[in-house]
Amino acid sequence: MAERIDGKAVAAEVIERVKRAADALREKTGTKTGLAVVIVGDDPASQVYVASKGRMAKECGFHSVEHRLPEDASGDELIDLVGRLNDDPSIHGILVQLPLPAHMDAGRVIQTISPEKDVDGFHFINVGKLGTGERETAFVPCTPAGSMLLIERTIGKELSGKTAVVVGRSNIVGKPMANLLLAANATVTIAHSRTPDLAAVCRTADVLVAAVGRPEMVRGDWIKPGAVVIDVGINRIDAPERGEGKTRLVGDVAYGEAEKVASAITPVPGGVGPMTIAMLMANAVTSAYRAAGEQPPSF
Ligand SMILES: Nc1nc2c(c(=O)[nH]1)N[C@@H](CN(C=O)c1ccc(C(=O)N[C@@H](CCC(=O)O)C(=O)O)cc1)CN2
Repeated sequence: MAERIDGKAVAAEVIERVKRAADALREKTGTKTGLAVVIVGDDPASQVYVASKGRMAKECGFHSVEHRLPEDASGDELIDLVGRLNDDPSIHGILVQLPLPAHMDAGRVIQTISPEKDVDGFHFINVGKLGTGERETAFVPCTPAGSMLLIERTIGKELSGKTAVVVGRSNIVGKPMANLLLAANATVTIAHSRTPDLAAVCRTADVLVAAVGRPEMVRGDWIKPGAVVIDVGINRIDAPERGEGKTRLVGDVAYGEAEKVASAITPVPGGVGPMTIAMLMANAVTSAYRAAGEQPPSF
C-alpha cells in the first residue's frame, strides 16, 4: 500500500515556521506582516477558504484584513480597492479570491495587484520570474509550491532522471507546477483533456500530478507502479450512501485504486489543500521581509 502523504502535518510545520519568522521580523524591525484578502460575492466554497485564510493569518500573528464586495460590484470598484491596498504600507500581501463573478475579468484584476504584493503569484511578472528561474524575488503560486514541498518531503529535492507528468494546463496550477518540476530537473510532460491516450502518458510518470478538476478521472491502471501521486483536485460529489442530500470530497485520482499501485499519494481532503493556505502564509511573511529589506527564510 502506498504511503499516505500527510499534507495537514506538513502544512502545520510550515505554519510554525511562518509564525517564528513573523515574530522575528516584528522583533527586529517592528514590521507586522499584513495580509489583505478580497472576496466578491457569496460563493460558499470561497467563503470557507477566505475564512480559513483570515483565521490562519491571525494565528500567524499577522495584521489580517478582509474586504467583501457584493456579487454585483463592478470590476472598477474591485480595481479601486486593489489600488488602495497597493498603496497601503501596512499590507504586504494582497489576494483576490477566485473565482470572481462572471461579469468580472479576473485576468485584468490580477494584473492590477502590485507584483511585490502578489502573494498568489498570478501576476505576469511573477509568472515570468518563475518561468525564467528568477526565484529570489518571485512569488510562486501556493498550490504548486505546496505540492512541490510534498514531493520534496517524499522523494527529495533533486528529480534528475525522473519523469513527471502534470495533467492539467491551468495558469494557476498546471503550468507553474510544470515549471517547478523542471527547475528540480525532472523531465516534464504537460498533458490535458486533448492529449491522445492520456492513460498511457500518465503511466510514464515517476511523479504524477493530477490537476484537471474531474472527480476520480485518474484510475489505478493509469499509474506506474511505485510512482508518487499528487492529487490537486478537490471535487464535491453526491454521497447518497451517507444519507439523502449528503456529499463528500474526492480528488482527481481514484484513491482506492491508486494506493495499491503508487509508492506515495496525497489524500483528498488532507493533502494538497492545507498546503495551499500554509504556502500563502509563507508568501505573505516573505513579502514583509522583502519590504523591510531583510532576507526571508526559506520554507
Ligand atoms: N486567489 C486564489 N483563489 C483560489 C485559490 C488560490 O490559491 N488563490 N485556490 C483555490 C481555493 N483555495 C484557496 O483559495 C483552497 C482550496 C482548498 C483548500 C483546502 O484546504 N481544502 C481541504 C478541504 C476543504 C473542504 O472541506 O472543503 C483539503 O483539501 O483538505 C484550501 C484552499 C481556488 N481559489
